[in-house]
Amino acid sequence: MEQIPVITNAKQYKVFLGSHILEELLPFIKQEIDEYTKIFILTDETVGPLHLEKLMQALKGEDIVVYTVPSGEKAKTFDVYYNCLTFALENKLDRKSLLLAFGGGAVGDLGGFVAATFLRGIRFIQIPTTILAHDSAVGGKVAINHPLGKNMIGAFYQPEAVFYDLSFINTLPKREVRSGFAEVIKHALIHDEAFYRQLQTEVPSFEFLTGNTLLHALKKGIEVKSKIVKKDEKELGIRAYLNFGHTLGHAIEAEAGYGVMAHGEAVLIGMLFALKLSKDKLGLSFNEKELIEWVGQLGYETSINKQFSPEKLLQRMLQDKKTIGQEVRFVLLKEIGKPVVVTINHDDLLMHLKQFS
Ligand SMILES: NC(=O)c1ccc[n+]([C@@H]2O[C@H](COP(=O)([O-])OP(=O)(O)OC[C@H]3O[C@@H](n4cnc5c(N)ncnc54)[C@H](O)[C@@H]3O)[C@@H](O)[C@H]2O)c1
Ligand SMILES: O=C(O)C(=O)C[C@@H](O)[C@H](O)[C@H](O)COP(=O)(O)O
Ligand SMILES: [Zn+2]
Repeated sequence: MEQIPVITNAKQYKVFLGSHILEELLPFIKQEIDEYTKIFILTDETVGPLHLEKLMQALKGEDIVVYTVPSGEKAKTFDVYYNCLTFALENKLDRKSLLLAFGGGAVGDLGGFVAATFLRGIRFIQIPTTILAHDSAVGGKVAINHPLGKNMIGAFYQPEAVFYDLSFINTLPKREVRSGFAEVIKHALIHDEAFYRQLQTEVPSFEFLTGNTLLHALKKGIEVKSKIVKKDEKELGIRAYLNFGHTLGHAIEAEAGYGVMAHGEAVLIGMLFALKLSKDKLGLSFNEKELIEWVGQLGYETSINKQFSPEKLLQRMLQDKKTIGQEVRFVLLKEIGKPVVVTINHDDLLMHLKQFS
């Protein structure tokens, strides 16, 4: 079992990562969670039927209530958030209750936001079940979507721990593997070329993303994230680097309708666009053809679908959380592993968006 520390001003906790992690959950809760009462498991309509029994077995003897939300982005709505709170109130959860967010990033983001706001905050543990959640379960960004923008309503609220049992990944559909791997590529590109090269060599197709290759890729991704979050928990500065690819990625997700494109698929297109901007604006020297060929083989889309109008994407980007005033700010790379935040003017951006479609 790997243990990766996450150190923030608000809390210090560990990511327990490996293949028999669930066995460690109840001993951890009993030892580390002071005077807890009920356990509130939040899961979704896909993960519940597949894996809830295993989690319940691991928590045998505990006082548990379970609430199941729709799968995917449909969970990150005001209505579902409200229903979670109603369920928590009706079940007489109290300040000592412990929430377990059991699922992918959508359940983690929603569950974390419920935990952050119910009774002004109860403790929670992330139990991620997707590859993407190596990112979402760590670092304390929790949120729901607004029709006008992704993750617009949320908080920074750290979990007590992350229990990342990789046996859950076995049931993940290929599309979700692809989506999650995009965030691993992101962590590599913003951190170091060696990590990026290693991924490229070790994962020519997703059949290779298993066992130790998967474990080490996720571990390294979590370490990259943890290092940045330690320095800047609330995104006052360098945490924005974790947003590489997201300025356009979130705009595409919102424009397509949440859940139509998987988060990582949209972010991957956003990263390719940011790399193109990095070459034009900062003289980044990088063979992007090689990257496009690799990710194309992995089944990613590599340009903006013509259904999305550049003007509408620009409007969406004006809602991005990095936008200040009317200035759209992108995370670009001076070199692989050397991110910077750069303002791009609207006309320039429109021209590049048109070229990239
Ligand atoms: N908080 C953060 O720092 C952060 C970071 C990255 C992404 N995110 C958010 O995370 C979300 C995407 O994460 P995700 O892709 O994990 O989300 P998800 O929860 O939508 O999961 C994707 C799909 O896979 C299913 N699924 C989950 N685990 C499964 C398993 N083991 N077997 C079979 N199916 C399974 C889900 O039911 C869902 O249909 C987005 O909303 C994104 O904005 C947040
Ligand atoms: O943890 C972060 O910081 C990130 O930016 C990680 C992203 O992968 C993630 O999608 C995050 O939710 C985006 O944050 P947002 O503030 O742009 O909504
Ligand atoms: Zn992301």
